Amino acid sequence: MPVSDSVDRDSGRETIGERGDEPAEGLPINELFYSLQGEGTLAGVPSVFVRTSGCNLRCWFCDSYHTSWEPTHAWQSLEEILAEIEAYDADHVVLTGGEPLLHDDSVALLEALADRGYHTTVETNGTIYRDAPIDLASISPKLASSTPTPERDPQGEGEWEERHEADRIDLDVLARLVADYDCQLKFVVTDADDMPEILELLADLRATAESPIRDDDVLLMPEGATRERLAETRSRVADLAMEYGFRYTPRLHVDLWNDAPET
Ligand SMILES: C[S@@+](CC[C@H](N)C(=O)[O-])C[C@H]1O[C@@H](n2cnc3c(N)ncnc32)[C@H](O)[C@@H]1O
Ligand SMILES: Nc1nc2[nH]cc(C(=O)O)c2c(=O)[nH]1
Ligand code: SF4
Ligand SMILES: [Mg+2]
Repeated sequence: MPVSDSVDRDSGRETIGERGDEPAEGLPINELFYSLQGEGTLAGVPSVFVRTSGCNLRCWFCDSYHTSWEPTHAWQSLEEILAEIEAYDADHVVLTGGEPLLHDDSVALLEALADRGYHTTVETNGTIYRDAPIDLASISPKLASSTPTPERDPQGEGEWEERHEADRIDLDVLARLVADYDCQLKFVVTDADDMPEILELLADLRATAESPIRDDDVLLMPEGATRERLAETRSRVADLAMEYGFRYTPRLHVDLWNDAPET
């Protein structure tokens, strides 16, 4: 099992929406744990995960409900976060969320990690640009199939549908991220209906971005927060990866630990 630190993040929990109600320093931390990178080109690499709380989108399928739909966290200073990271014997750190690039101090954390020689991956929805020392920008642009329509809203009756739909793709931000960082584009796929939108987005991005995007940098990841759901989606998505010549990425952590927290 992955191991976690001993900070009690349940005491003094509060909820936040997003940008605007943050203390001057530190980050809202939902969880911090040691595990194997479960997704993408670095799958299998032992890594410390720092999960910030708060997101500007609301994917209906979000596997981190308590950072988006119902954000919870403990505020921690950068010193506290760094001390917890350094307590693990790892040289890879994954900054994720929620949407980690919402927070100003994600940049300061990444700078401190770079100073200490860590390899950093940032998991981001690709709607916010930040200038930071990021070794791998793991960008997961959100497709129309992620939108919380009234039928798919896990919480209400589609109150977030319009905003999610309006904000989920920002081509200029994506182009800047792709130009400035080593990146992977990791699409959550349910079935073949997702493919035309991926191809269209890639064509637009290749026309806009200043650096090339290889098919090798494009990953199809099966939608599923549980083993049960992945059993329904993964072989379909594997077939699509072969058909279109993109990479397939597993969700190793779901295979290993299902939907347990801190994994
Ligand atoms: C929780 S998100 C946090 C980072 C950022 N907000 C984003 O969406 O990229 C981390 C990764 O999990 C993926 N993800 C979330 N829910 C998922 C699900 N039900 N099935 C497959 N992937 C999922 C996201 O697309 C993203 O690649
Ligand atoms: N093991 C593991 N690997 C992951 N890769 C990306 C994750 C994320 O939530 O961003 C994640 C996660 O939550 N767990
Ligand atoms: S963008 Fe990421 S954190 Fe936000 S709701 Fe979607 S999957 Fe969850
Ligand atoms: Mg996850």
